[in-house]
Amino acid sequence: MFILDKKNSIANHFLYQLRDSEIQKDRFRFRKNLERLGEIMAYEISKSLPFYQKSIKTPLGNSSVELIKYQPVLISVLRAAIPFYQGFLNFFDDTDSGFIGAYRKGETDDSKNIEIDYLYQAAPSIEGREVILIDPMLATGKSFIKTIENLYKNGNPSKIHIASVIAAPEGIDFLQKNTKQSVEIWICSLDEKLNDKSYIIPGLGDAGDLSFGVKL
Ligand SMILES: O=P(O)(O)OC[C@H]1O[C@H](OP(=O)(O)OP(=O)(O)O)[C@H](O)[C@@H]1O
Ligand SMILES: O=c1cc[nH]c(=O)[nH]1
Ligand SMILES: [Mg+2]
Repeated sequence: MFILDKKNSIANHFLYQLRDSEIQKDRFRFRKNLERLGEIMAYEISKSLPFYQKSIKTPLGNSSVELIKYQPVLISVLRAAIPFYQGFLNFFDDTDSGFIGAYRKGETDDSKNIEIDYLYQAAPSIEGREVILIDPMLATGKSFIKTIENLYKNGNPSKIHIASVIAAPEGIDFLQKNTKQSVEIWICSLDEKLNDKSYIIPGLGDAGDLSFGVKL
C-alpha cells in the first residue's frame, strides 16, 4: 500500500486545507485540492506502469524516451470522485473512462446497516487492462467492493489500482478480504477509525457534500 503523506511534500498543504473545518467551506478550493491530489496520485501510480522505448527526432538531432505502454482505464465513483478524477484525467489525458453511480444508503444507521445503492454503470471494456478505481473516501470499503464486483461484467482487468484520499483501516481490511484478485491501494492518508455512522475519524466530513452541497 502506498501512503502519500508518509513522506512530507506540498501535498500536506492540500490535505490540511481539505480537512480544516473553516478552510474546507470554500467549495472551489475544496474541489481544486482534490483535483491537485488526483494529479499527484496519477503521477505516483504512473511510475508503476509498463513503459516502452520510443525514439524522437528533435529539430537538431535524435533522442529517445520511455513512454507508458497502455494508459490505465479510469473509473470514477460518482459523485464525490468528480474533482479527484479530474486530476487523473489531466495527466492520463487520452485514456478511456468509466462512471459509476453509487451512494451509501442508510448513512444515519450504524455502520453494519450501510448498503450501497448501485444505480448506474457506464464503463468501457477492461479486459486485460490496468484499471484505476477513483473515489476520495475509503470508509467501509463497500462502495469499492460493489464497484469491483459489477465491473467484472466488462472483462477481467490485468491489474486493479484503488486510489483514494483518506482511508480508514476498517475499509482497507474489508477490501483486502473481499477481492478475488489482489488490488494495489494508493491513498494520501490513513486515518484512525470509523465512527458509529461509518464516517472516517478524523477524516474531513462528507466529501460529496463539501464539493457539491448537501444532497437530499
Ligand atoms: O467506503 P464506503 O463506506 O463505501 O464509503 C465511501 C463512499 O461514501 C462517499 O460517497 P457517498 O455515498 O456519500 O455519495 P456521494 O459521493 O454522492 O456523496 C464516498 O465518495 C464513497 O463513495
Ligand atoms: O467520512 C466519510 C465517509 C464516507 N464518505 C465521506 O464523504 N466521508
Ligand atoms: Mg457523500
